Amino acid sequence: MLPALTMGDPAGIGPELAVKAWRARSAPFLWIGDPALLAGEVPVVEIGSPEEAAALTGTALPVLREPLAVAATPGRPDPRNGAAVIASIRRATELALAGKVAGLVTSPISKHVLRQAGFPYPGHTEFLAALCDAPGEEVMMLASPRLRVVPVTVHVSLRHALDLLDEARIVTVGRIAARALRRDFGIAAPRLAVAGLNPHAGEEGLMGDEERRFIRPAVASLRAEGIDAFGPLPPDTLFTEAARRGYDSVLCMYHDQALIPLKTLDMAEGVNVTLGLPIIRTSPDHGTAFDIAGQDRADPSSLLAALALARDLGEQRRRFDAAQ
Ligand SMILES: NC(=O)c1ccc[n+]([C@@H]2O[C@H](COP(=O)([O-])OP(=O)(O)OC[C@H]3O[C@@H](n4cnc5c(N)ncnc54)[C@H](O)[C@@H]3O)[C@@H](O)[C@H]2O)c1
Ligand SMILES: N[C@H](C(=O)O)[C@H](O)COP(=O)(O)O
Repeated sequence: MLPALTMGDPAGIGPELAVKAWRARSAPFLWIGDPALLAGEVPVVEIGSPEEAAALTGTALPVLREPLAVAATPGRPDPRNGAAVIASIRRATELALAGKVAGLVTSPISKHVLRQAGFPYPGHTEFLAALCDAPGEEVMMLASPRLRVVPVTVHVSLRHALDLLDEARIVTVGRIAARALRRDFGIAAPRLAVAGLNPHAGEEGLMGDEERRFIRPAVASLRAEGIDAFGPLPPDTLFTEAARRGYDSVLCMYHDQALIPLKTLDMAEGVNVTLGLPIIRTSPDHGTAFDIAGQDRADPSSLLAALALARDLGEQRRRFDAAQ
């Protein structure tokens, strides 16, 4: 079974990367989108169902058609195409839930363009949770060769993130992350470093009391469940090479605390993974890159890593579940 790659924003670098990924032939996939976006770039065969895909992948890219409302112009996103972009994600998710594709790999979307099209979710992560009927169970991880990070709060303003943080949320995210590290990444006893929120992790309350009030208690609760969590640790030294040897993943308190170190270290090979869902979902770590769309400048490394990781996570999950 193949994974499904979604179209993403047709004015971004998604279509160019799909072409480059198919040419690389390192991890086969079927694509859900408007075939006009790929015309002349790769041999395409339109299929009616994923079952028809397996026989084709060596010779042509199998495509499930999801037509755009208007022709796409690279670098000029058009909210009128939002419905097709959303339909591509919905269809890939439904196929994954039905066991007809091995998982989904999403191409980048523009959150504000989709918002103009009436999309009520801040990103894929929250939309997928709704489609899987698992709201609140979705957890974002960014994984790369050198680091795995899990933000406890995600697509909210920094001010709002502070309001959302509490012991229960940290414990829930830590529990889901630890389980996914065991089940999907094959790490038998994952070590979970927990970042502090404040400078020097609060310096014993001198620079903030969130560590004392709820981060330390959350670490204790996770440990009581048998999870090897430790912290809160000062965030500024948590991502050094030496520190990274001491954990399998970091639980971070907000989006940029997690994503800045990962994208700085490993932008080209970073992969966004949604944990906590019944399906496998990965994505490249970059966005739509409208500034370079249509110029043949997009680097496919992160998408290739996302396709390979979707395959590996699926295989590991099947092995884990079979052994239970
Ligand atoms: N998975 C997703 O759907 C996803 C992920 C991240 C950002 N986004 C969205 O993408 C939009 C643009 O975000 P942004 O500008 O902050 O980040 P971006 O990743 O799109 O671009 C940042 C910079 O990196 C460059 N870049 C990105 N990917 C590249 C690649 N594969 N090869 C070469 N250069 C590349 C871009 O040209 C740009 O200069 C936003 O709407 C954001 O929300 C979506
Ligand atoms: N926070 C992600 C990143 O910056 O890489 C990105 O916005 C993607 O989010 P979704 O997977 O929820 O679309």
